[in-house]
Amino acid sequence: MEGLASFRAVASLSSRPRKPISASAFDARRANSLSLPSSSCSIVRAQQMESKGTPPSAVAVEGEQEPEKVELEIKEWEVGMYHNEVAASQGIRIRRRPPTGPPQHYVGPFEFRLQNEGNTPRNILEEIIWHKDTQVAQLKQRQPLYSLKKALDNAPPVRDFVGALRAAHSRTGLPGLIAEVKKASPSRGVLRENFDPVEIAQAYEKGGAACLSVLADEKYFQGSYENMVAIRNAGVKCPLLCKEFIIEAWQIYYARTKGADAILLIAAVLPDLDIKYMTKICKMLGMATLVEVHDEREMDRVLGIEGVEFIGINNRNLETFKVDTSNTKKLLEGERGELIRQRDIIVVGESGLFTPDDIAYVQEAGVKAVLVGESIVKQNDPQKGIAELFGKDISM
Ligand SMILES: O=P(O)(O)OC[C@@H](O)[C@@H](O)c1c[nH]c2ccccc12
Repeated sequence: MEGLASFRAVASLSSRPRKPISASAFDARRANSLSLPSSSCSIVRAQQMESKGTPPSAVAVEGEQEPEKVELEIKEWEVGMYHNEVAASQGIRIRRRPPTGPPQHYVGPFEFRLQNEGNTPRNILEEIIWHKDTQVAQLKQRQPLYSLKKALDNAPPVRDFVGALRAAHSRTGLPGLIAEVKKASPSRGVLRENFDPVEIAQAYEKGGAACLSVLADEKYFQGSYENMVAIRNAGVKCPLLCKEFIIEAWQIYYARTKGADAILLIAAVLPDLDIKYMTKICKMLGMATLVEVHDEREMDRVLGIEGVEFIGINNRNLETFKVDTSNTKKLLEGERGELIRQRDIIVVGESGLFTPDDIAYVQEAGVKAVLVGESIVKQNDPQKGIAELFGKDISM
């Protein structure tokens, strides 16, 4: 409960008005963000109550004894806390941004905020997620869900991402390649100075990539949605994964309007229920959902979520940046690997793959696809980079 205490301290120091929101506003907000009927919120609440005692405010919601008077004072910080508590009960360490945000450097006497555990991101992934929260809130204001849904009609048709990987795997006998159009990353800095996304995408396609992953995050990866649009408009046929930090369903619709065929969901960030419903939304839109895990606990969670058919094992810990390819092997051993084979789930080995030996190692571990950025994007000729990575030309 330390976090709660610190949020309170921050709230009282901030000059931002602390508007109480009603129960129905709370429901509408959750429902809008997940694109679900508001009844789904009761599942969230049930989970919350299970994981910790019933918060006083929730009793009134659940009981609904005084419908007219259920003007609940769920303050902004409580909404944030709920998410974080559900997440923490599932072993997720990444917290959602508190309403006061990270500490400000100099903002005058009335906005002075204390730096404390509650309002300072604990690692780079948490920082990215907090930034994304603010960014999505702004984008959503400009283009609310209803107008995005209209824009879907004009989106380019969806292409079969997983089908393309399976086809490449059976054609070459090697893992299907998802080649990443990535200019920079927080851990490696700028990977390629003269970065022409379309040129790189075309070289990847010529080199035999089955699919492409296009970084959309601007601040930390120097990517953009425009890159994805430009790549599609240039006639590249490979299906596209929108590489973005997705925390709300709104982003999935947005990615689709920009021509994405698949999206990434990070289990280290999203609770099970979010993964489940976002996967459903993707299915409804015809898109593939790559669910990324990086340890046993996340893998077990994800294997327990209905509808998950496509899993990525990240060899890079996004909180510490440590890369270890043996992670892929570890997570595919024993019963987990057995279950994955039985369900015919396609597993992608992600990050830190540089040589034909690396590819052979993760293939031996059981992956049917790989996601590679750095080692090929850094090459003068990314097409040749692919042949070097696999130890042979995989384009034929
Ligand atoms: O450049 P690498 O080490 O080949 O890694 C590619 C890809 O796996 C990595 O970019 C990645 C995997 N999961 C992510 C989630 C967000 C941002 C980036 C990533």
